[in-house]
Amino acid sequence: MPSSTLPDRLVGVNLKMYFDAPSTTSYITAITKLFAPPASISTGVFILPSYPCLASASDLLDMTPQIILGAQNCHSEDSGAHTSEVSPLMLKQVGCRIVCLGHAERRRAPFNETDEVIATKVKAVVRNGMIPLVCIGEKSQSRIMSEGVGLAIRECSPQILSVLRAVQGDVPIIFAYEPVWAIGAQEPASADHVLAVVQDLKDLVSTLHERAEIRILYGGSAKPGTWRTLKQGLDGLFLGRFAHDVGNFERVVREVEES
Ligand SMILES: O=C[C@H](O)COP(=O)(O)O
Repeated sequence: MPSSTLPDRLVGVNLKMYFDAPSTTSYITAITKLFAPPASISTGVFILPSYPCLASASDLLDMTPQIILGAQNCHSEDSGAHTSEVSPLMLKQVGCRIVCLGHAERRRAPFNETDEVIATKVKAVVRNGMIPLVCIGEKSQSRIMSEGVGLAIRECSPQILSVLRAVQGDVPIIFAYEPVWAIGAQEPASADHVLAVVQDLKDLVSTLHERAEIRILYGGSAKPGTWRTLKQGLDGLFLGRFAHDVGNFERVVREVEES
């Protein structure tokens, strides 16, 4: 995938901190076997392992460049006195092409990352030639039931606008719409809700970034079957637990590929 071009459809999996090093190796090895040449897919497939496994994951993915390696976060500076932080420059150097930013698990305590902090990281990722995958989403489900999608739009709009204002020109950006209340649940948010929110967010983006390469994915307890209900309004899925089983991940990728 050229760094300036996003596939129309994307399916990615965030391993979060669920996997140890040997299980990360086994998982990625199994994925490479599924999608290695001569198999060809047009869907962009990406995997976000933990930092310590990125270099070895990059080696494992060497022969399957259609699978995109990404990181789960980064610092906003390329180098300096930032003990324990991870440089976006180094992520690029070890083979990352995507960096996830502003995940709900980073926006909440104890990290409390703000839109401003996330915007500086977006700039750093773009500066280093990688693609930011920015997670957005409203916190509360109960209020949604009384207020419709208006609350979701009000919470997500500044999250999106701060990113769009941080970058100049037609750079690729991926947004993952993840209602916070749907992360780590048994079922994803309803298709009606997701499609309504994402349509409004697309309208918002198009007023500001007409030419930008922007994709909007859904995340939050997505699993096999979820795509069928969302495919008319979304550009793909951002998966967690239910794709930590290789067979489930393959099923989701095939569902997206065949739609
Ligand atoms: O990063 C992925 C999302 O937070 C979704 O995770 P989940 O599918 O385990 O809810």
